[in-house]
Amino acid sequence: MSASDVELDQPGQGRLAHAGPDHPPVTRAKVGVVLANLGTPDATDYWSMRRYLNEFLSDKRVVDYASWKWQPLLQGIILTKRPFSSGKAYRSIWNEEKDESPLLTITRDQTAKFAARLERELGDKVVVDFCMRYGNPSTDSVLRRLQAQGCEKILFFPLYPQYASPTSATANDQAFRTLMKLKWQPAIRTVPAYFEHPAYLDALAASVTETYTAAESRPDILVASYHGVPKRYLMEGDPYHCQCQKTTRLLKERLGWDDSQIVTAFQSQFGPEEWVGPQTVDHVAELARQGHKHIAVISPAFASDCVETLEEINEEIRDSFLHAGGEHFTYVPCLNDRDDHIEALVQVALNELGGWI
Ligand SMILES: C=CC1=C(C)c2cc3[nH]c(cc4nc(cc5[nH]c(cc1n2)c(C)c5CCC(=O)O)C(CCC(=O)O)=C4C)c(C)c3C=C
Ligand SMILES: [Fe+2]
Ligand SMILES: [Fe+2]
Repeated sequence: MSASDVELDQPGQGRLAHAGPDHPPVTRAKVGVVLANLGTPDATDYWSMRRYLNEFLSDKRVVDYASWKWQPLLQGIILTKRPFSSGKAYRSIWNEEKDESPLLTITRDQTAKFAARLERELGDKVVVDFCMRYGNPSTDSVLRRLQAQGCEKILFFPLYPQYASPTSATANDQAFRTLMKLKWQPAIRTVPAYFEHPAYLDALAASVTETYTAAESRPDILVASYHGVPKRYLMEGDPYHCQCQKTTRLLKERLGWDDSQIVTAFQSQFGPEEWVGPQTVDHVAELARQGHKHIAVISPAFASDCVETLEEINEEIRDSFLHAGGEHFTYVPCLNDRDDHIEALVQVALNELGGWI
Protein backbone atom coordinates (compact mmCIF):
# COMPACT_ATOMS: atom_id res chain seq x y z
CA MET A 1 0.00 0.00 0.00
CA SER A 2 1.48 3.35 -0.97
CA ALA A 3 1.37 6.54 1.09
CA SER A 4 -1.10 8.09 -1.36
CA ASP A 5 -3.49 5.12 -0.88
CA VAL A 6 -3.46 5.82 2.85
CA GLU A 7 -4.31 9.46 2.22
CA LEU A 8 -7.23 8.51 0.00
CA ASP A 9 -8.80 6.00 2.38
CA GLN A 10 -11.29 7.45 4.84
CA PRO A 11 -11.35 5.79 8.27
CA GLY A 12 -14.78 4.28 8.81
CA GLN A 13 -15.72 4.79 5.15
CA GLY A 14 -12.70 3.55 3.27
CA ARG A 15 -12.29 1.23 0.37
CA LEU A 16 -9.59 -1.10 1.68
CA ALA A 17 -10.43 -3.88 4.12
CA HIS A 18 -6.70 -4.52 4.88
CA ALA A 19 -5.29 -1.10 5.63
CA GLY A 20 -2.18 -2.36 7.43
CA PRO A 21 -0.65 -1.57 10.81
CA ASP A 22 0.08 2.08 9.95
CA HIS A 23 -3.54 2.92 9.17
CA PRO A 24 -6.75 2.93 11.24
CA PRO A 25 -9.20 0.10 10.44
CA VAL A 26 -11.40 0.83 7.46
CA THR A 27 -14.61 -0.86 6.32
CA ARG A 28 -15.14 -2.07 2.77
CA ALA A 29 -17.37 0.28 0.77
CA LYS A 30 -20.98 -0.81 0.67
CA VAL A 31 -23.93 -0.40 -1.62
CA GLY A 32 -27.11 1.10 -0.17
CA VAL A 33 -30.59 0.20 -1.39
CA VAL A 34 -33.40 2.57 -0.40
CA LEU A 35 -37.08 1.73 -0.81
CA ALA A 36 -38.85 5.08 -1.20
CA ASN A 37 -42.56 5.36 -0.47
CA LEU A 38 -44.89 8.34 -0.63
CA GLY A 39 -45.22 9.41 2.98
CA THR A 40 -47.71 9.85 5.64
CA PRO A 41 -48.68 12.16 8.51
CA ASP A 42 -47.07 11.58 11.93
CA ALA A 43 -50.50 11.76 13.61
CA THR A 44 -54.12 12.47 12.68
CA ASP A 45 -54.69 15.72 14.62
CA TYR A 46 -55.32 18.95 12.73
CA TRP A 47 -51.76 20.31 12.90
CA SER A 48 -50.04 17.03 11.96
CA MET A 49 -52.40 16.66 9.01
CA ARG A 50 -51.90 20.28 8.01
CA ARG A 51 -48.09 19.96 8.13
CA TYR A 52 -48.20 16.81 6.02
CA LEU A 53 -50.70 18.10 3.45
CA ASN A 54 -48.80 21.38 3.19
CA GLU A 55 -45.56 19.57 2.34
CA PHE A 56 -47.37 17.24 -0.07
CA LEU A 57 -49.51 19.78 -1.88
CA SER A 58 -46.76 22.41 -2.07
CA ASP A 59 -44.75 19.97 -4.20
CA LYS A 60 -44.71 21.35 -7.75
CA ARG A 61 -44.61 17.78 -9.12
CA VAL A 62 -47.99 17.16 -7.48
CA VAL A 63 -49.74 20.47 -8.09
CA ASP A 64 -47.92 22.33 -10.86
CA TYR A 65 -49.77 25.68 -10.81
CA ALA A 66 -47.73 28.88 -10.42
CA SER A 67 -47.08 29.52 -6.71
CA TRP A 68 -48.69 32.98 -6.77
CA LYS A 69 -51.94 31.34 -7.89
CA TRP A 70 -51.80 28.11 -5.86
CA GLN A 71 -50.26 29.07 -2.51
CA PRO A 72 -53.02 31.54 -1.42
CA LEU A 73 -55.65 28.87 -2.18
CA LEU A 74 -53.64 26.13 -0.44
CA GLN A 75 -52.74 28.16 2.66
CA GLY A 76 -56.27 29.58 2.83
CA ILE A 77 -59.27 27.40 2.14
CA ILE A 78 -57.61 24.01 1.45
CA LEU A 79 -55.38 23.77 4.53
CA THR A 80 -58.19 25.14 6.69
CA LYS A 81 -60.65 22.43 5.69
CA ARG A 82 -58.84 19.37 4.34
CA PRO A 83 -56.85 18.45 7.49
CA PHE A 84 -60.23 17.69 9.16
CA SER A 85 -61.59 15.41 6.42
CA SER A 86 -58.23 13.74 5.75
CA GLY A 87 -57.64 13.33 9.51
CA LYS A 88 -61.00 11.56 9.79
CA ALA A 89 -60.08 9.22 6.91
CA TYR A 90 -56.68 8.41 8.47
CA ARG A 91 -58.25 7.84 11.92
CA SER A 92 -60.55 5.18 10.46
CA ILE A 93 -57.56 3.10 9.32
CA TRP A 94 -54.82 4.13 11.82
CA ASN A 95 -52.59 1.40 13.27
CA GLU A 96 -53.45 2.06 16.93
CA GLU A 97 -51.02 -0.51 18.28
CA LYS A 98 -48.02 1.20 16.71
CA ASP A 99 -49.62 4.64 16.61
CA GLU A 100 -48.74 5.16 12.96
CA SER A 101 -50.34 4.94 9.54
CA PRO A 102 -50.66 1.55 7.82
CA LEU A 103 -48.43 2.80 4.98
CA LEU A 104 -45.57 3.27 7.43
CA THR A 105 -46.09 -0.11 9.14
CA ILE A 106 -46.30 -1.92 5.81
CA THR A 107 -43.29 -0.15 4.28
CA ARG A 108 -41.21 -1.09 7.34
CA ASP A 109 -42.33 -4.74 7.08
CA GLN A 110 -41.60 -4.80 3.34
CA THR A 111 -38.13 -3.36 3.96
CA ALA A 112 -37.29 -5.93 6.66
CA LYS A 113 -38.24 -8.84 4.39
CA PHE A 114 -36.58 -7.29 1.35
CA ALA A 115 -33.36 -6.69 3.33
CA ALA A 116 -33.26 -10.27 4.62
CA ARG A 117 -33.82 -11.66 1.12
CA LEU A 118 -31.27 -9.35 -0.53
CA GLU A 119 -28.66 -10.06 2.14
CA ARG A 120 -29.16 -13.78 1.54
CA GLU A 121 -28.29 -13.09 -2.08
CA LEU A 122 -25.49 -10.55 -1.66
CA GLY A 123 -24.23 -10.84 1.92
CA ASP A 124 -23.28 -7.81 4.00
CA LYS A 125 -22.11 -5.75 1.03
CA VAL A 126 -25.58 -4.17 0.89
CA VAL A 127 -27.34 -1.97 3.42
CA VAL A 128 -31.12 -1.66 2.98
CA ASP A 129 -33.32 1.11 4.36
CA PHE A 130 -36.56 2.92 3.51
CA CYS A 131 -37.57 6.57 3.31
CA MET A 132 -40.60 8.73 2.60
CA ARG A 133 -40.98 11.61 0.16
CA TYR A 134 -43.14 13.53 2.65
CA GLY A 135 -42.94 13.22 6.44
CA ASN A 136 -40.69 10.70 8.17
CA PRO A 137 -38.24 9.01 7.85
CA SER A 138 -37.18 11.75 5.44
CA THR A 139 -35.25 11.01 2.25
CA ASP A 140 -32.47 13.34 3.37
CA SER A 141 -31.94 11.66 6.77
CA VAL A 142 -31.88 8.16 5.26
CA LEU A 143 -29.43 8.99 2.47
CA ARG A 144 -27.08 10.67 4.94
CA ARG A 145 -27.33 7.68 7.31
CA LEU A 146 -26.44 5.28 4.49
CA GLN A 147 -23.48 7.39 3.52
CA ALA A 148 -22.29 7.42 7.14
CA GLN A 149 -22.47 3.60 7.04
CA GLY A 150 -20.02 3.54 4.15
CA CYS A 151 -22.39 3.43 1.15
CA GLU A 152 -20.56 4.98 -1.78
CA LYS A 153 -23.20 3.73 -4.20
CA ILE A 154 -26.94 3.93 -3.65
CA LEU A 155 -29.77 2.27 -5.54
CA PHE A 156 -32.83 4.47 -5.04
CA PHE A 157 -36.02 2.47 -5.53
CA PRO A 158 -39.33 4.44 -5.72
CA LEU A 159 -42.02 1.92 -4.73
CA TYR A 160 -44.34 2.66 -7.66
CA PRO A 161 -44.87 -0.02 -10.30
CA GLN A 162 -45.99 2.65 -12.81
CA TYR A 163 -43.96 5.83 -13.32
CA ALA A 164 -45.75 9.09 -12.56
CA SER A 165 -44.23 12.54 -12.22
CA PRO A 166 -46.19 13.23 -8.96
CA THR A 167 -44.76 10.04 -7.37
CA SER A 168 -41.62 8.47 -8.96
CA ALA A 169 -40.12 11.71 -10.29
CA THR A 170 -40.61 13.69 -7.11
CA ALA A 171 -39.11 10.84 -5.04
CA ASN A 172 -36.02 10.95 -7.26
CA ASP A 173 -35.92 14.77 -7.19
CA GLN A 174 -35.82 14.64 -3.40
CA ALA A 175 -32.89 12.20 -3.42
CA PHE A 176 -30.99 14.46 -5.81
CA ARG A 177 -31.72 17.49 -3.58
CA THR A 178 -29.73 15.74 -0.84
CA LEU A 179 -26.89 14.94 -3.23
CA MET A 180 -26.74 18.63 -4.17
CA LYS A 181 -25.76 19.39 -0.56
CA LEU A 182 -23.02 16.76 -0.12
CA LYS A 183 -19.30 17.38 -0.55
CA TRP A 184 -18.75 13.67 -1.29
CA GLN A 185 -21.72 12.45 -3.28
CA PRO A 186 -22.47 8.77 -3.44
CA ALA A 187 -23.04 7.44 -6.94
CA ILE A 188 -26.78 6.96 -7.40
CA ARG A 189 -29.04 4.91 -9.64
CA THR A 190 -32.81 5.21 -9.72
CA VAL A 191 -35.03 2.21 -10.39
CA PRO A 192 -37.45 2.58 -13.31
CA ALA A 193 -41.10 1.54 -13.40
CA TYR A 194 -41.49 -2.22 -13.03
CA PHE A 195 -45.14 -2.84 -14.02
CA GLU A 196 -44.03 -5.11 -16.90
CA HIS A 197 -41.74 -7.29 -14.77
CA PRO A 198 -43.03 -10.89 -14.93
CA ALA A 199 -42.52 -11.41 -11.18
CA TYR A 200 -44.66 -8.35 -10.33
CA LEU A 201 -47.43 -9.51 -12.70
CA ASP A 202 -47.24 -13.05 -11.30
CA ALA A 203 -47.66 -11.72 -7.75
CA LEU A 204 -50.58 -9.52 -8.83
CA ALA A 205 -52.30 -12.43 -10.61
CA ALA A 206 -51.70 -14.76 -7.65
CA SER A 207 -53.26 -12.22 -5.29
CA VAL A 208 -56.39 -12.08 -7.49
CA THR A 209 -56.65 -15.87 -7.75
CA GLU A 210 -56.29 -16.28 -3.97
CA THR A 211 -58.91 -13.61 -3.20
CA TYR A 212 -61.33 -15.10 -5.76
CA THR A 213 -60.86 -18.59 -4.31
CA ALA A 214 -61.56 -17.33 -0.77
CA ALA A 215 -64.61 -15.22 -1.78
CA GLU A 216 -68.09 -16.57 -0.93
CA SER A 217 -69.01 -16.38 -4.63
CA ARG A 218 -67.10 -15.50 -7.79
CA PRO A 219 -67.09 -11.74 -8.51
CA ASP A 220 -68.69 -10.82 -11.89
CA ILE A 221 -65.97 -8.32 -12.70
CA LEU A 222 -62.64 -7.02 -11.36
CA VAL A 223 -62.16 -3.24 -11.23
CA ALA A 224 -58.48 -2.28 -11.45
CA SER A 225 -58.57 1.08 -9.66
CA TYR A 226 -55.48 3.29 -10.04
CA HIS A 227 -54.82 6.61 -8.32
CA GLY A 228 -55.74 9.27 -10.89
CA VAL A 229 -53.83 12.25 -12.27
CA PRO A 230 -55.06 15.37 -14.10
CA LYS A 231 -55.66 14.59 -17.79
CA ARG A 232 -53.33 17.47 -18.65
CA TYR A 233 -50.38 15.54 -17.14
CA LEU A 234 -51.01 12.77 -19.69
CA MET A 235 -51.24 15.30 -22.52
CA GLU A 236 -47.95 16.87 -21.35
CA GLY A 237 -46.10 13.56 -21.59
CA ASP A 238 -46.51 11.73 -18.28
CA PRO A 239 -46.77 8.00 -19.22
CA TYR A 240 -48.61 6.98 -16.02
CA HIS A 241 -52.07 6.63 -17.60
CA CYS A 242 -50.72 4.41 -20.41
CA GLN A 243 -48.70 2.28 -18.01
CA CYS A 244 -51.84 1.74 -15.90
CA GLN A 245 -53.85 0.66 -18.96
CA LYS A 246 -51.05 -1.69 -19.93
CA THR A 247 -50.87 -3.15 -16.42
CA THR A 248 -54.55 -4.08 -16.64
CA ARG A 249 -54.03 -5.73 -20.03
CA LEU A 250 -51.01 -7.71 -18.83
CA LEU A 251 -52.86 -8.79 -15.69
CA LYS A 252 -55.83 -9.87 -17.81
CA GLU A 253 -53.53 -11.94 -20.04
CA ARG A 254 -51.80 -13.47 -16.98
CA LEU A 255 -55.22 -14.53 -15.64
CA GLY A 256 -56.34 -15.87 -19.05
CA TRP A 257 -59.40 -13.60 -18.94
CA ASP A 258 -61.28 -11.64 -21.61
CA ASP A 259 -62.28 -7.96 -21.63
CA SER A 260 -65.61 -8.62 -19.90
CA GLN A 261 -63.90 -9.71 -16.69
CA ILE A 262 -61.73 -6.70 -15.90
CA VAL A 263 -62.03 -2.93 -16.27
CA THR A 264 -59.71 0.03 -15.55
CA ALA A 265 -60.80 3.04 -13.47
CA PHE A 266 -59.10 5.92 -11.61
CA GLN A 267 -59.76 7.22 -8.11
CA SER A 268 -59.01 10.15 -5.79
CA GLN A 269 -59.79 13.10 -8.02
CA PHE A 270 -58.48 16.33 -6.45
CA GLY A 271 -59.14 19.91 -7.52
CA PRO A 272 -61.20 21.44 -10.33
CA GLU A 273 -59.33 20.15 -13.43
CA GLU A 274 -60.46 17.21 -15.54
CA TRP A 275 -58.75 13.98 -14.39
CA VAL A 276 -58.24 10.73 -16.27
CA GLY A 277 -61.26 8.48 -15.94
CA PRO A 278 -63.60 6.82 -15.48
CA GLN A 279 -63.82 7.71 -11.79
CA THR A 280 -63.91 4.50 -9.75
CA VAL A 281 -66.51 5.83 -7.31
CA ASP A 282 -68.98 6.53 -10.17
CA HIS A 283 -68.01 3.52 -12.23
CA VAL A 284 -68.75 0.95 -9.50
CA ALA A 285 -72.21 2.53 -9.04
CA GLU A 286 -72.75 2.24 -12.80
CA LEU A 287 -71.71 -1.42 -12.68
CA ALA A 288 -74.30 -2.01 -9.93
CA ARG A 289 -76.99 -0.27 -12.01
CA GLN A 290 -76.04 -2.49 -14.97
CA GLY A 291 -76.89 -5.48 -12.77
CA HIS A 292 -73.50 -6.62 -11.48
CA LYS A 293 -74.20 -7.96 -8.00
CA HIS A 294 -70.65 -8.85 -7.00
CA ILE A 295 -67.53 -6.91 -7.92
CA ALA A 296 -63.91 -7.07 -6.77
CA VAL A 297 -61.52 -4.11 -6.68
CA ILE A 298 -57.71 -4.22 -6.87
CA SER A 299 -55.22 -1.30 -6.86
CA PRO A 300 -52.16 -2.28 -8.86
CA ALA A 301 -50.52 1.18 -8.52
CA PHE A 302 -50.11 0.92 -4.75
CA ALA A 303 -47.28 -1.27 -3.47
CA SER A 304 -48.64 -0.92 0.05
CA ASP A 305 -52.13 -0.51 1.48
CA CYS A 306 -52.76 3.07 2.57
CA VAL A 307 -55.52 5.57 3.15
CA GLU A 308 -56.39 5.49 -0.56
CA THR A 309 -57.11 1.77 -0.49
CA LEU A 310 -58.20 1.01 3.08
CA GLU A 311 -60.46 4.04 3.42
CA GLU A 312 -61.29 5.26 -0.08
CA ILE A 313 -61.71 1.89 -1.81
CA ASN A 314 -62.79 -0.31 1.05
CA GLU A 315 -65.14 2.25 2.61
CA GLU A 316 -66.23 5.03 0.18
CA ILE A 317 -66.11 3.07 -3.07
CA ARG A 318 -67.63 -0.01 -1.40
CA ASP A 319 -70.53 2.18 -0.12
CA SER A 320 -71.04 3.67 -3.58
CA PHE A 321 -71.45 0.16 -5.08
CA LEU A 322 -73.74 -1.12 -2.32
CA HIS A 323 -75.96 2.00 -2.35
CA ALA A 324 -76.45 1.64 -6.11
CA GLY A 325 -77.80 -1.91 -5.69
CA GLY A 326 -74.65 -4.04 -5.55
CA GLU A 327 -74.66 -6.90 -3.07
CA HIS A 328 -71.10 -8.16 -2.57
CA PHE A 329 -67.91 -6.15 -2.67
CA THR A 330 -64.56 -7.92 -2.48
CA TYR A 331 -61.35 -5.97 -1.91
CA VAL A 332 -58.10 -7.49 -3.20
CA PRO A 333 -55.38 -6.24 -0.81
CA CYS A 334 -52.22 -4.61 -2.11
CA LEU A 335 -49.19 -6.86 -2.51
CA ASN A 336 -47.68 -5.48 0.73
CA ASP A 337 -45.17 -7.93 2.24
CA ARG A 338 -46.38 -11.06 0.40
CA ASP A 339 -43.39 -13.29 -0.32
CA ASP A 340 -44.00 -13.19 -4.09
CA HIS A 341 -44.08 -9.38 -4.01
CA ILE A 342 -40.83 -9.17 -2.05
CA GLU A 343 -39.30 -11.62 -4.50
CA ALA A 344 -40.41 -9.39 -7.40
CA LEU A 345 -38.87 -6.31 -5.76
CA VAL A 346 -35.64 -8.23 -5.14
CA GLN A 347 -35.50 -9.36 -8.79
CA VAL A 348 -35.99 -5.76 -9.95
CA ALA A 349 -33.28 -4.52 -7.56
CA LEU A 350 -30.79 -7.25 -8.52
CA ASN A 351 -31.21 -6.34 -12.17
CA GLU A 352 -30.56 -2.66 -11.47
CA LEU A 353 -27.55 -3.45 -9.25
CA GLY A 354 -25.80 -5.10 -12.21
CA GLY A 355 -22.06 -4.31 -12.27
CA TRP A 356 -22.11 -2.74 -8.80
CA ILE A 357 -21.64 -5.84 -6.66
C1 LIG B 1 -49.78 5.51 -6.75
C2 LIG B 1 -49.67 6.62 -7.39
C3 LIG B 1 -50.11 7.97 -6.99
C4 LIG B 1 -50.31 9.02 -7.88
C5 LIG B 1 -50.15 8.98 -9.38
C6 LIG B 1 -50.72 10.14 -7.09
C7 LIG B 1 -51.05 11.38 -7.61
C8 LIG B 1 -51.63 12.43 -6.89
N1 LIG B 1 -52.03 12.45 -5.55
C9 LIG B 1 -52.60 13.65 -5.23
C10 LIG B 1 -53.14 14.03 -3.97
C11 LIG B 1 -53.19 13.22 -2.82
N2 LIG B 1 -52.79 11.92 -2.71
C12 LIG B 1 -52.91 11.49 -1.41
C13 LIG B 1 -52.55 10.27 -0.88
C14 LIG B 1 -51.84 9.28 -1.56
N3 LIG B 1 -51.47 9.28 -2.90
C15 LIG B 1 -50.78 8.12 -3.20
C16 LIG B 1 -50.28 7.72 -4.46
C17 LIG B 1 -50.38 8.47 -5.65
N4 LIG B 1 -50.74 9.79 -5.77
C18 LIG B 1 -50.70 7.35 -1.97
C19 LIG B 1 -49.99 6.03 -1.85
C20 LIG B 1 -51.36 8.07 -0.97
C21 LIG B 1 -51.61 7.59 0.47
C22 LIG B 1 -50.65 8.05 1.52
C23 LIG B 1 -50.92 7.41 2.87
O1 LIG B 1 -50.32 7.86 3.86
O2 LIG B 1 -51.72 6.51 3.08
C24 LIG B 1 -53.42 12.59 -0.62
C25 LIG B 1 -53.56 12.61 0.90
C26 LIG B 1 -54.73 11.92 1.42
C27 LIG B 1 -55.94 12.76 1.36
O3 LIG B 1 -55.96 13.83 1.94
O4 LIG B 1 -56.88 12.34 0.66
C28 LIG B 1 -53.62 13.67 -1.49
C29 LIG B 1 -54.12 15.04 -1.14
C30 LIG B 1 -52.54 14.45 -6.40
C31 LIG B 1 -53.05 15.89 -6.46
C32 LIG B 1 -51.95 13.70 -7.44
C33 LIG B 1 -51.66 14.03 -8.84
C34 LIG B 1 -51.38 15.20 -9.31
FE1 LIG C 1 -51.99 10.78 -4.28
FE1 LIG D 1 -57.93 9.70 -2.13
